[in-house]
Order: sequence, then structure tokens, then C-alpha cells
Amino acid sequence: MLVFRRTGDGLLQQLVVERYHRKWEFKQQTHASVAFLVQESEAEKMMYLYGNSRINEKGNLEIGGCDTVELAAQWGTPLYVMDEKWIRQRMKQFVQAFQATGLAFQVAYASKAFSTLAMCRLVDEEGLHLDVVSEGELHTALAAGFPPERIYFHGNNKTPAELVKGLEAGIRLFVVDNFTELQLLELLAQERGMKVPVLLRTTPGIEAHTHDYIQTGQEDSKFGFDLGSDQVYKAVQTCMKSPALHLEGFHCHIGSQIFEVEGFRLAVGKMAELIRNCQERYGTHTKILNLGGGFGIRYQADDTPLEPADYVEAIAEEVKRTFSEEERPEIWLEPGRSLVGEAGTTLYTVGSIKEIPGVRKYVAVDGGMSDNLRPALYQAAYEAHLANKADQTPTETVSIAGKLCESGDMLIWDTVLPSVESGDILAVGCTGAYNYSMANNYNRMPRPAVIFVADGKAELVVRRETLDDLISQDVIPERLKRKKVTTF
Ligand SMILES: Cc1ncc(COP(=O)(O)O)c(C=O)c1O
Ligand SMILES: N[C@@H](CCCC[NH3+])C(=O)O
Repeated sequence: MLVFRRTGDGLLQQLVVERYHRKWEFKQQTHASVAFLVQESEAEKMMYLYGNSRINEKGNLEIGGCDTVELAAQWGTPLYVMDEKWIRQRMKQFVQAFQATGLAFQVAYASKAFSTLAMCRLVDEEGLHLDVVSEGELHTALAAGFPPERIYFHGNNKTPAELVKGLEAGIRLFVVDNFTELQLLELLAQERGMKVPVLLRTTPGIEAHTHDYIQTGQEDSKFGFDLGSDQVYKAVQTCMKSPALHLEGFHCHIGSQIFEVEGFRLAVGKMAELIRNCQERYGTHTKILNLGGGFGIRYQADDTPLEPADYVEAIAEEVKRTFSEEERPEIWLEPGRSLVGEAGTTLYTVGSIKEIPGVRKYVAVDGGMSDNLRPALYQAAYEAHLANKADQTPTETVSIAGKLCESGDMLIWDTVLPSVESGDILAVGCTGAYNYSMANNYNRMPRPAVIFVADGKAELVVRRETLDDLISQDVIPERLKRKKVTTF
């Protein structure tokens, strides 16, 4: 498929797109029939947002072989639709890219991006490790039958109960974040006569180019041992002296939604310095270097994220350049967003439409910041299409409002859609990461259902919360129980 678009210098850029693998190669070209080609590309570009998708004979958006208008009718809206094949493909891309480098490696899925029983099953089947950050995520993994020896535990404030649960489950290791945790873990392991494998999480002092709230590697961060001071070295010494702790290596995570490889290269350099210093000073053997996640994804059709292989190859190149073959640790990565983000689509039903002449047209949907907190939290930008009018030309500029009682509950400002009517099904793409997992019950909104789609089949993986679910944890103290009606 050939797609062209105009670049800043007036040339046309030819994008050779292999859709399934999301591989884009850029070639500069001039071309005469600009208008025709650019117009054609708009419809095609739309499809980049919805996993393995197409516009079907009815003019509806189809994902994983399923007509999204039928999905909305069958399962209700808001509805999270996850393209299972897309997720599996992404996992394979990371693994295959690593295999091609010849390095010893491990890829884990950072389950905070989207944690459900069915998702844990996919991760297990694809042979990845699993990163959990809470007792809840650990419980989900264990309940899904995920092997504990492939789970590891992250978090900047693991509670004693969480550490005990991890120890008793026999997880692969703990990524220790700070001195409080190190002491607590040592104590709990000693009490149980265990020697616990650990990685130390460090803050390498790298500022990734991303939103302030999702940077994590800069010095002034709540996460990890500071690399700039002697903190991490003190932690290493504590591990070396302790019969209850076994230091297997180091971890860093420089941030999220990162579009460049440079930060990862820098991280390899900084971590290599740490590893060498520890070897020289304390004779430490570093088995594992975990470089975290953070690989950027497409949220809008014009975004051009790197491929998993681009990150892996750059990291591998830097590792090979920096470490001799004998010194080279296993390289671990833990992507979250990039394994699931582009696989997810949220379907909504359009409800009220309010037009302020000459100002704006608000199109309200039956969800909002309760199912997608990211626009309100990070000013995250998304694109939307009408699933039941996917073949129609966009003609009007509208803003998509959520239904929650906050002026900031706007999903998308100023987007162009075909003529919108109440009852239309609106699709918002690239909502697979940090959407279901950050969903909430504000305004007592029930959390939406999640379905997996593949080969024309849709299966429920999380059922929609009911109104009774919403009140199921509520308790009325005896004294407040309704005895008599007071009227004024
Ligand atoms: C320690 C750690 N690992 C992995 C991830 C996953 O990040 P992402 O979803 O951006 O790949 C995060 C979240 O930013 C994280 O804090
Ligand atoms: N929840 C964030 C990312 C946090 C990453 C976890 N450290 C997002 O939606 O982008």
C-alpha cells in the first residue's frame, strides 16, 4: 500500500506501510497528483488507530473481524475492545527482535497497563515474564495461573503484606526501590529462612522527553535509589552483607511514552558505570540489567512511533559496545503501553449534542474520564471516528465531551467527523493501555466491559459492572437504617 503526505518543505513523503507489522519506511519523493493521493491516505490512516481493522461492506468499522456496531449492540457501551492478535503480535515482535541480537534477554509485560485474568493468560502463553506493582496485580496473575517464577514485584511503597504475599508465592524477584523496603524485605526473608533475589531500582538522572507526570528517571523522583549520590552503593553493600538478600542486578526506568532511543542508550551507559564500580569495589557479579519500559505508541494517525525492533536494536548495540562479552548481563525490558495500547478501542454511544452557534458543537458520549482518565490527567490527545459511518467523509468540527460532572471531562477537542447524530457509535482508538486499568467509579459510573476480538469472534474478558456492584461494598450503620420518614 502506498501512502503519501506533504512534508514541511513541500515535498511529498512516500510512506511504504506494511500494516500488519506497522513498519513505516520513509522516502522523499515529488509527485504531481497530490490531492488525490493525500485524500486517499486519510481514510487509510484512520485504520492505523484500531488494531487489525478495516471498513466493511456496511461502511462500519470492523476490528479483529468483528463489526464494532454489532459489538456495541451486543455488549453495550462504553465498551473496551481489545484486539488479541495485535497484542500477541507485539509480544512476538519484542521477543524476535531480541532473539536477532544474540543477547541473553527477558521481556516482561508491565501489567499496570492492563491487568486482567485473560490478559495474564495471553502473557503466559506468549512466554513473557510479568511485572506487578501491587498485591492486586499479583493476585490477578496468580489467580490466572501465571507461574510465580516468571513474576516480579515493583513499587515504591510495597506494604509488609505485599512483600509477604510475594515471598510466600515464590515469585522470581523483587525490584527493591528504597532503604525502608530493603530493610523490611531482609527482615521478612530472615524470619522465613529465605534468601531473596533482588534487583535495585535506580534513578539514573535521565530526563526523558515526555509529559512531566510520566517521567521517572530524573534525579528528583519518588522512585528508586539515586545514582548521583552514594545511595545505591550503600544499598549494594547492604545486600552483599545480608544472608537473606541475593543481589542479581539493577533496574532503571526513564519514563513512559518515549519516542527516541537516545534516553535508553544513555541509560545503558550510566548503568554500565554503576555495574563496573560495584564490581571493582565489592566484587559484585551483575547477572541482570533491567532497563524498564516506556516505549512510545501511536495515539493519533499521524504519530510515527518507533517499532519494538528499533528500541531493542539500539539498546543491544549500546550493550554490545559498552560491555565485553564476558561482562554482559542479561538485558530485561518491561514494556506495558507498547504491548496493549494500540490494540484497544473504546466504543461509546453518542447522546446529547449541544451547539453554541459560532463557538463550538459539543457531542456527549456515555462515558468519559471514568473510562479514560488520560485526557484530564495528561492532556492526552486521541482521535475518534464514527464506527457506523466509517466510510463517510468527515464534514463537521465537533468536541467530544464525557458525561461526568467536570468541565475538564473532555475526551477530544475539535475533531472532524461525518455529520453526528444521537445514537451514533463513536470509536476512540489506542485506548488499550492505562484506560481500563485507570477506570474509576466517579459519579458512580459502572466500569465498562472488556472484550477480546480475534478472527471474527468476540469474547467477554471483564463483565460490565452492575449498579448493584457499585453499592456492594457500602454499609449502612445500624443507627442510620431507615426507621421512620422525617418530613419538613
Ligand atoms: C518501573 C516501570 N516499568 C515499566 C513501566 C511500563 O511503562 P510503559 O507502559 O510506558 O511501557 C512503568 C510505567 O511507566 C514503570 O514505572
Ligand atoms: N498511567 C500513565 C503512565 C504511567 C506509567 C507508569 N509508571 C499513562 O497513562 O500514560
